[in-house]
Amino acid sequence: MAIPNIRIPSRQLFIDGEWREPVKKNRLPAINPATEEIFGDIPAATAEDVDIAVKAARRALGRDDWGSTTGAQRAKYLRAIAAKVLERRPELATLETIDNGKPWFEAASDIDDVVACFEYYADLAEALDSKKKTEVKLHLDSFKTHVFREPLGVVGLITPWNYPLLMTTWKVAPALAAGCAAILKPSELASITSLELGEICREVGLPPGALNILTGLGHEAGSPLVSHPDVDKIAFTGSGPTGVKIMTAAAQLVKPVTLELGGKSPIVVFDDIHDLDIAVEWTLFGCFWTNGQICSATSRLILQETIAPQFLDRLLEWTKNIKISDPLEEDCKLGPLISRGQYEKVLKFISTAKNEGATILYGGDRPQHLNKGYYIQPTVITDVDTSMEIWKEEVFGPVLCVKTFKTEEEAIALANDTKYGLGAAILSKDLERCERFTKAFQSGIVWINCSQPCFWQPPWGGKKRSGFGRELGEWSLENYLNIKQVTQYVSTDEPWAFYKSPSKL
Ligand SMILES: NC(=O)C1=CN([C@@H]2O[C@H](COP(=O)(O)OP(=O)(O)OC[C@H]3O[C@@H](n4cnc5c(N)ncnc54)[C@H](O)[C@@H]3O)[C@@H](O)[C@H]2O)C=CC1
Ligand SMILES: NCCCC(=O)O
Ligand code: NA
Repeated sequence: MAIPNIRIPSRQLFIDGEWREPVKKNRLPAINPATEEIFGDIPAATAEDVDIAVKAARRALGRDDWGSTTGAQRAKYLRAIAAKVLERRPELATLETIDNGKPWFEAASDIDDVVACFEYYADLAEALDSKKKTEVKLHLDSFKTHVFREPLGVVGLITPWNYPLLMTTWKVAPALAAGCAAILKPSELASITSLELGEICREVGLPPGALNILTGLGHEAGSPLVSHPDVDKIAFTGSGPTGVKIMTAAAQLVKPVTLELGGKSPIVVFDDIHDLDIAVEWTLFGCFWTNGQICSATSRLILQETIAPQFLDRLLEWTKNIKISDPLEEDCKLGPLISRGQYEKVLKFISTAKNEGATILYGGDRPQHLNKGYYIQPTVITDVDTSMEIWKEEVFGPVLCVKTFKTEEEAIALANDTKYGLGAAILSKDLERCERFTKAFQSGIVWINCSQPCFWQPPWGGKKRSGFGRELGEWSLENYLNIKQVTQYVSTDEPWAFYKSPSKL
C-alpha cells in the first residue's frame, strides 16, 4: 500500500464541540523524531482551559442530547467515529508515524485497533441498556432493591505517546459508551492524531461537551485536570513517577483513579521450545516492536542455560537483520525513539549497564547509517546481575537484558524479581509447566508461547507498581460506571415500628 503524502492539520483545543484558542494563546512544537524537525504545532492548555472544558462536560451531562441518551444512541456515535477513523486510516497512520516515529505499518495496524475498539464499545454500549437496572433478590418481601449502572460523571483521561490514538481510544471509547462526559489530555510528545479525533467527533455530530480534548504539558494541563473538584475520576497511562503524583493529588479529593504504569516484564525461555527461530522471533518482538517503547515489553530474557549459546547466536543473527530506517520507509521494523530526552535516557541506561559490569553483546549505540533522528540500535545486554539498574528499571527503548537459569524455581524467582507486575511470557512445549508459571507469575497478563499480542476483548492492566484497574473488554466499561443501589419499601401500609407511635401513647 502506498504511503500517502498529507497535509499537517493545525488545530485549537476541542471544547464544547468546537475549536477554541487556549486562553493564554500558547502553542507547543510538534517534532518528528525521525528528522528532529518541527513539522507543526499544538495548542497548550492551562488551568483556565481545563475549567472551561470541565464546565462544558458537566453541561453535556445535564442536557438531554448526551445526559439522557440510551446506550443504543451512544453506540451510533461510536460507530460513526469508527467509520470516519477507517475512512482516514492511511492519513492518520502517516500523521502518527511522523509524530511518534513508529513504523508506518505498525501505526496503520494501531488505527485498525482504534476502529475495532470503537466498534466493540458500541456493542457494549448497546448491551448496557438491558443491564442498566437489575434486581437484587432480598430475604424480605417488604423491600425491593434494584441496582442501577449509571455514568460516573465527568472523567479526565490522561494518555501517553507510545500508542497515541490507540491509548486515547482505550479510554475515550468506554467512557463515551458508559455515558460519561470526558476531558482527554494526550501526551504533548504526540498529540496530533488525538486532535484529529476532535475533528471526527465534530463531523459525526457528537453532542457538544461529551468529549473535550486539551493538549498541553503535564504540569500545566494534566495536573489541573487531576485537581479539579468537578472531575469525578482520572484514568491514566504513563510513567510511575507521574502515576504517583496523580494518585497523590487525586487522594486529596478522594477521587478514584486507574493507573497503568509500565513494567519490566520477563520472558522465560526453556530448552524445550517448539522451534528455535519461532522462539527467537517472539523474544525480539516482545522487546523491540513499537521501537521498544511499550509498557508491557518483555525486556528481561530469562534463558535456560542449556540452550543459551545456541539461542543467543540465533538471536543476534535475527537482530542484525532488523531494518532500522525512517519509519515511513516500507519494511521499516525499528524507527526512532520519541524524543531527544528519551534517546538520551536510553543511552544513559546502556552506559550505566556497561559501567556496572554488564556486556553489550549487540547494539548499544546510534546506527551508523542514520546521522539524524533519535535512533538507537536494537541492543542485547548479557552478564547482567540482579542488582544492576538495567535489570530493575524500565528502559522504554529497544534494550533486552539477558540472564540464564538452571532450574524452574530459579526461573520463577528471577521472573518475579521486579517491583513491576504488568506482563510475563513463557516459551515451552510443556503445557503443564506453562500452567505452573501462569500461576506463579506476579502479573496482570501472561503470554504462553508468544509475547505482546493484545486484543480489545480481554482485560489489560497490572499489579504491584505497574498500577491497578483494568482497561479493555467489559472491565473498562466498569471504570466509567457508578453502581447505584435503590431500595424501595413496598409494604407501605405497614408501619416500620422502630419508634413508639405518639398516637398509641
Ligand atoms: N506505561 C506506559 O505506557 C508509558 C510509560 N512511559 C514511561 O514514562 C517515561 C517518561 O515519559 P513521559 O512522556 O514523560 O511520561 P509521563 O508519565 O510524564 O506522561 C504521560 C502523560 O501524563 C501527563 N502528565 C505528566 N505530568 C503530569 C502531572 N503532574 N499531572 C497530570 N498529568 C501529567 C503527560 O503530559 C502525558 O500526557 C518513559 O521513559 C517511560 O519509561 C511513558 C509513556 C507510556
Ligand atoms: N499493545 C498496546 C500496548 C499499550 C501500552 O503500552 O499500554
Ligand atoms: Na512528536
